[in-house]
Amino acid sequence: MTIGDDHALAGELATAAGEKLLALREREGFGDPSALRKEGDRAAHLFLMEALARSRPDDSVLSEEATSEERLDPRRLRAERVWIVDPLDGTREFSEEGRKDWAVHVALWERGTLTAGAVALPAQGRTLSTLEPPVLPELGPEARPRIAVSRTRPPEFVQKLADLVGADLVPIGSAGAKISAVLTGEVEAYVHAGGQYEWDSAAPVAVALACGAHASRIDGSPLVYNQGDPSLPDILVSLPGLAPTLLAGIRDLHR
Ligand SMILES: Nc1ncnc2c1ncn2[C@@H]1O[C@H](COP(=O)(O)O)[C@@H](OP(=O)(O)O)[C@H]1O
Ligand SMILES: [Mg+2]
Repeated sequence: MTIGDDHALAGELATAAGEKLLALREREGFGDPSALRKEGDRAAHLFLMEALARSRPDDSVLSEEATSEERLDPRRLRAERVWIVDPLDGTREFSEEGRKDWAVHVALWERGTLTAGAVALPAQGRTLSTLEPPVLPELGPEARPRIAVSRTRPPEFVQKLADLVGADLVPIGSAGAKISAVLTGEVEAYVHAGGQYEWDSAAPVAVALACGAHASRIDGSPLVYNQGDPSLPDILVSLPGLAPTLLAGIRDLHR
């Protein structure tokens, strides 16, 4: 089958990789979490690389699981179309029985902009994509905002931010699962700092921007993708109405 539309392709590939990961979990069980993580990363990466080579042979790919030589390939920096993929985001949660906060990310960057993307949440039975971006929930005027943070590496200042703006913290694994939680109304924001890479956020940010959500660095500047150094250490995604309050709070705390 040839999928001509990039939005549809992103969704199909993320969903199909996710099904492979679900089957792997089923087959291997959780007795050896480290082996399960390793095999999950490897199998999903190989599947996506082969599928993209077949469907879009002229495009470049930046994957978390690529070798450093592949990542440093200068052709990627000259390319007009680059797929930025995280074959398994929330690898730790993938290897923990019962957890549903892990994802497959497939994004397309074209000439400076994220133009398509999909986040499969296989254990939640859904894929969010730019083909049919979810309708953002309304921000209730009285409710306390909920801010999603890393389960294992929450930035230190986020508890202070929550105290400052009257919010509650919700630990969730996987950047893709956290940003999806903003788009589907489980939380109102996601804040991260202290380290991350382009593949951790490209696909969920593509979907978030297509929905009209706010997505930026924590100083409010744009998230920039397909750089030589793929480090993108901090991020804020939120319902648009909450972004000014959170950005002002972060600015005050960093003064
Ligand atoms: N301080 C840090 N340095 C590097 N990567 C980080 C990081 N904090 C989070 N990440 C990455 O961001 C993703 C989401 O993390 P978390 O679940 O803690 O929020 C994970 O991707 P992977 O699971 O693809 O490795 C994780 O490795
Ligand atoms: Mg990741």
